[in-house]
Amino acid sequence: MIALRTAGLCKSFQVKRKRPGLSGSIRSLVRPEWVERAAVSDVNLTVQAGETVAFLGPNGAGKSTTIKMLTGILHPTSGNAEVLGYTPWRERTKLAYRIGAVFGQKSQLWYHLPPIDTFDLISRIYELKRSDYLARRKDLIERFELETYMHTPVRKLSLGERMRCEIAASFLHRPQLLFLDEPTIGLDVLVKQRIRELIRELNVKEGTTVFLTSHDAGDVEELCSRAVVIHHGGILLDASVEQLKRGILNRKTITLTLKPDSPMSVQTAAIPGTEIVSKEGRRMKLSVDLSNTDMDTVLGAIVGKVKLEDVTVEDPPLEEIIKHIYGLRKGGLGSEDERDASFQAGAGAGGRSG
Ligand SMILES: Nc1ncnc2c1ncn2[C@@H]1O[C@H](COP(=O)(O)OP(=O)(O)OP(=O)(O)O)[C@@H](O)[C@H]1O
Repeated sequence: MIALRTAGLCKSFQVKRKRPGLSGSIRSLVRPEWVERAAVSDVNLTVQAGETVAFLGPNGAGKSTTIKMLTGILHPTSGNAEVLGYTPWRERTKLAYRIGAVFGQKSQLWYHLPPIDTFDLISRIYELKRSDYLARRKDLIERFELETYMHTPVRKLSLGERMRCEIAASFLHRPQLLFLDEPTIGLDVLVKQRIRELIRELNVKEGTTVFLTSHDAGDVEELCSRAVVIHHGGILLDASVEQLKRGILNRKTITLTLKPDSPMSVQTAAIPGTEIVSKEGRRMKLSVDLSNTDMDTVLGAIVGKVKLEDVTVEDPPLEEIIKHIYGLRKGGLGSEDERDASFQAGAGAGGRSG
C-alpha cells in the first residue's frame, strides 16, 4: 500500500529583489520588484506504507517546504501529491486525523503545563475514546519512560525529556504516517539513541510510516531503511540505506588529542583507507574509509605510536556526505560501490523515485 506519492511537485515563492545602495533600498520599498524563487522543483516520490524514509539535504534544499505541502500547510505551485489517499492542501483536516508531526525546534506541548495536560487536550482534539486514550497513554508512558515527567511543567524539562514527551504525544492518536523534522537536534548521544529505538519500535510494532528530515547521519543509519537526498529543490539521490552504507556512509572521522609529550604526527601512509584531514596544535582529524579497513586496525596502528589524551570516533557531518554524493553525481565517480549507491539508487530504490 502506498502511503505517500508526489508527481512533479513544485513550489516557488515570490521574493522581493533588493536593489543595491540606499536609493535602491528606498525604491524597493516604494516600488518593490518581485522575482520568483523555486524552493522545490519536480519532486517525484513514492513511499510505501511502513517504510522509514530519511529526507535529507543541506540548509535551504527544500525539505521543510516539501513537508509543509505534504501536511497541507502550503499549496504547491504545480504538481500533485497524495498522502494516505488525500490531497493534503484540499483535505487537510481529514488528513490531520491520520498523520502526526514532530518538529525538533517547535514544541506542540504547552510550555507552562505538564505533558499530561497536553496529552489530555490532544485526546480531545483527535476525539479519542476515553478508555482507548487511557490505555494508549499508559502504554506510551511506560514505553518512553515518562512517568517521572508527566506532572512537571514542560518548561522545567530538559530537551531530551521534552522530546521524548513530544514524540510520545505524536503517537497518541496512532498516526499511520509520522513526519519528523529534526527530531534529535541538540540531544546527547544516549538520548538520540533512545529516541531512534523508540521510533523504530513503533514503526515495527504498529507499521507507522516514518518520513524524517535530519542533519544527523546517525538518524539515517539507525532509524531509516531508505534515504532520499534533495538538493536545490530536486531529488539528487534515492537509495536504500544499506546501499548508502556500502557506498557512501562508510566513512568515519577520528579526532585525536595528543598529549604534550607525544610525537606530533601519525604515519597514516602505513594505515590503509586512512588520511589526515586536519591538524591544529595537538588535535588531529583522520578520515577512515571502512570499506578499505576496519576500526580495530586503525586504532591498533595509532595506539602505542602516539600518546593519546582523548579520542573520539564520529560520523562525518551529513553536509559532507551530501557534498560527496553531489560530486559523484556530477561525474567524479569513485569505486564500483559508490556508483552502485549513487546511480542504481538514484534511478529509484526499487523503482520508487522519478
Ligand atoms: N515563505 C517563504 N518565502 C520565501 N522563500 C521561502 C519561504 N519558505 C522557504 N523559502 C525558501 O525556499 C528554500 C527552501 O527552504 P526550506 O525551508 O524548504 O529548506 P530546508 O531544506 O528545510 O532547509 P533547513 O535544513 O535549513 O531547514 C530556501 O531558499 C528558502 O529561503
